[in-house]
Amino acid sequence: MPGNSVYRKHLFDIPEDVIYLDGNSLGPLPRDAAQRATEVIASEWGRELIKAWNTADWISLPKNVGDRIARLIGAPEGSVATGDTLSIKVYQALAAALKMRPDRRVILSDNGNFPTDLYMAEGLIDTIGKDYELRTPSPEDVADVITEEVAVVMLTEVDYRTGRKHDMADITRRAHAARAVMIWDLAHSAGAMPVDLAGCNAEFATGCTYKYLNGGPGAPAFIYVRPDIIEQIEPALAGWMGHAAPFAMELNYRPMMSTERMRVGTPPIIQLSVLQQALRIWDGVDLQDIRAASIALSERFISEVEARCPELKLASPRNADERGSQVSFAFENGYAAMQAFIDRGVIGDFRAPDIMRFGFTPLYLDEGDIVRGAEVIEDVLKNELWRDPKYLVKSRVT
Ligand SMILES: Cc1ncc(COP(=O)(O)O)c(C=O)c1O
Ligand SMILES: Nc1c(O)cccc1C(=O)C[C@H](N)C(=O)O
Repeated sequence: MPGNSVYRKHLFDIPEDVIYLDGNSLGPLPRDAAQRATEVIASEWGRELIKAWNTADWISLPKNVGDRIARLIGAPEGSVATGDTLSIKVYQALAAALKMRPDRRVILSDNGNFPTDLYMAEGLIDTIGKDYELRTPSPEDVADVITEEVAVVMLTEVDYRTGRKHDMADITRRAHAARAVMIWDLAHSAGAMPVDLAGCNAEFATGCTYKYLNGGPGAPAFIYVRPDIIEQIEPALAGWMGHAAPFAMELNYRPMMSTERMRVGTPPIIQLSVLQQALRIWDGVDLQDIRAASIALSERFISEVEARCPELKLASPRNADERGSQVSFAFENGYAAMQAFIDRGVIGDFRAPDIMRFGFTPLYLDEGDIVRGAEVIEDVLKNELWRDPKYLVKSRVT
């Protein structure tokens, strides 16, 4: 029997023989999503044609979806805009944040951040002026090097490789004490655990919806702007959908007087509709319960795997309070081993050089899955099944 109150696997369409421990990278298909996509395509687009912007209220969809996400990240209604990809939203947040501190030239991140966030910073620096500098100390040191030179602190709360979690409240407080602007990337937090964005007082947050929020591959990203500063934000990529009056077709840009000014172009209606459906799964779910269940599952996983597989080294913090909702083990032959697990229905993933990652998503995982998953991992390692040459062939996407 599933031992947690948030378990609702019947709402997902997951192959029977699969134990899915990769919802931290791509969430599974919500059972109603395909039907919703068909409705939008066949009835709304197919029958209503362009009228659907009004008759099916497509125009409000980005905001309606943003409001659903807001509830899951501790943000007020109207403070979250959706659309584009997370890379774009990081770029916009960073560009807006730098404009808020014109006297400063340092962007502070850390060397555990997901590469695209750092690439976006490099690209922005390239565009706005080479006298800006991106600093990337280690995650353990970053809180102590927020000096008065720093314009923006840009961090991802949960490390994509190790699951190590930053203390959002503490780092935001330190950033503000140095008069720096704070941006949090919540890619590995939204839907994984409670987030108190309003409480931590950060100016910006961004995130994606294809991981724990189950919006599907390429699902639209989100951006949060603290409501009291929105009117001073000058969006980079000031597209017509963020204009105060998009259909007035004015020659000059005037931003919408809300977070919607962070929108750029035409929203992806089919993908947003799928995401809206996926977010309905969260109705009545308390993120505190998700967290409690996620910790129980990941603690069980660590103890099962460590007892069965002494050759694996825990690469995540041992203390559950210092982790997000994933657990990683380091293993020299981790790529091949992960392919062997996947071949046997236990799906996690691999990050170079030697990290095997496993995500814990109590909406559709229970302790039975964890034990069965650990049995497969033990079998592969004890019998060195990963040595099969077919597991050495690297795929383009890992
Ligand atoms: C922290 C973080 N930022 C950004 C991204 C990716 O951004 P995009 O959705 O633009 O591919 C990911 C994962 O893909 C991520 O983990
Ligand atoms: N966005 C991805 C993709 O398009 C293909 C494969 C993986 C991804 C991911 O989301 C990777 C993920 N952010 C990570 O933590 O590694």
